[in-house]
Amino acid sequence: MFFILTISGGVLMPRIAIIGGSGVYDPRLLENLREEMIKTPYGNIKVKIGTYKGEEIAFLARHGEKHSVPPHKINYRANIWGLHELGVERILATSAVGSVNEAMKPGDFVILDQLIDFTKNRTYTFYDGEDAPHERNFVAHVDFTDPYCPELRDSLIRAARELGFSYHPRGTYAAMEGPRFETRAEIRALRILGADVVGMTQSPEAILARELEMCYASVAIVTNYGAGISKTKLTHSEVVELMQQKSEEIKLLLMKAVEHIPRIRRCACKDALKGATG
Ligand SMILES: O=P(O)(O)O[C@H]1O[C@H](CO)[C@@H](O)[C@H]1O
Ligand SMILES: Nc1nc2[nH]cnc2c(=O)[nH]1
Repeated sequence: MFFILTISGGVLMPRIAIIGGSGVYDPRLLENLREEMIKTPYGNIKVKIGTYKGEEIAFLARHGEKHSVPPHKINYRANIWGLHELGVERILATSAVGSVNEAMKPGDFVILDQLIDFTKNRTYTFYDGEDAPHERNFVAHVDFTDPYCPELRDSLIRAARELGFSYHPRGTYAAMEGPRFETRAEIRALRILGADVVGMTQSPEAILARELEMCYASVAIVTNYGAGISKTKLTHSEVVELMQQKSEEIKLLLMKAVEHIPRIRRCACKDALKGATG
């Protein structure tokens, strides 16, 4: 396996980042760990950087190491801007989800390919025009037909197949504002609208990565059936508990996927701004 390490100022720069969601708080999948604070126009972020088979990889706990940040309060713009500053081009993320499709059962892996955004009160863009707190102070409307990078999706699918995991190669994620879980009626409506799984963090995380022309894909792990389908009350502790039960498989899947990520980017993600700024 031949890696290209990005060197900037003599410091190795990670091309790949992993964003850990609920239940994925520590980068024990990596070696030679160091911690970096990165200043961004949206606030500072703390990133762990380590190596896996000689490849430098950044790790970010979406909710903080102690899950102290709820989904609607995550500083998504600082997170994604900070990873971009580091030189990251490819982001693999985990997402704990509820299932609204009975074919997707708790413990299943879903390699997301589509997203429907029902969030209400987030900050969705870097391109605030003249108000932008950085040099990208222009208007931009990026294409988001396919929200996830096909090359990263393929890497995750190949990894899940090689590891013999129970996985679904496609899935539509309904992003809800949270932090509450859904009503029975909302889950019924999401099924009619074609969602397969439901969560609270893919928007704006996936959108912001696309706006900075970074490749992004997420492996969703089904932790429960959605409200009204589940026979029991939905609890965050059930979500974290199942994610912890799956932590070894998640680690294997992410690391195997990293091995499959092509060195050269041939996807459209890297040209997302072409034609987007008028
Ligand atoms: O999407 P991740 O970060 O995995 O977290 C999921 O788990 C929490 C609910 O238990 C919500 O934050 C939901 O988005
Ligand atoms: N919105 C939402 N997010 C989840 N994350 C894990 N399970 C769920 C769920 O049922 N609903």
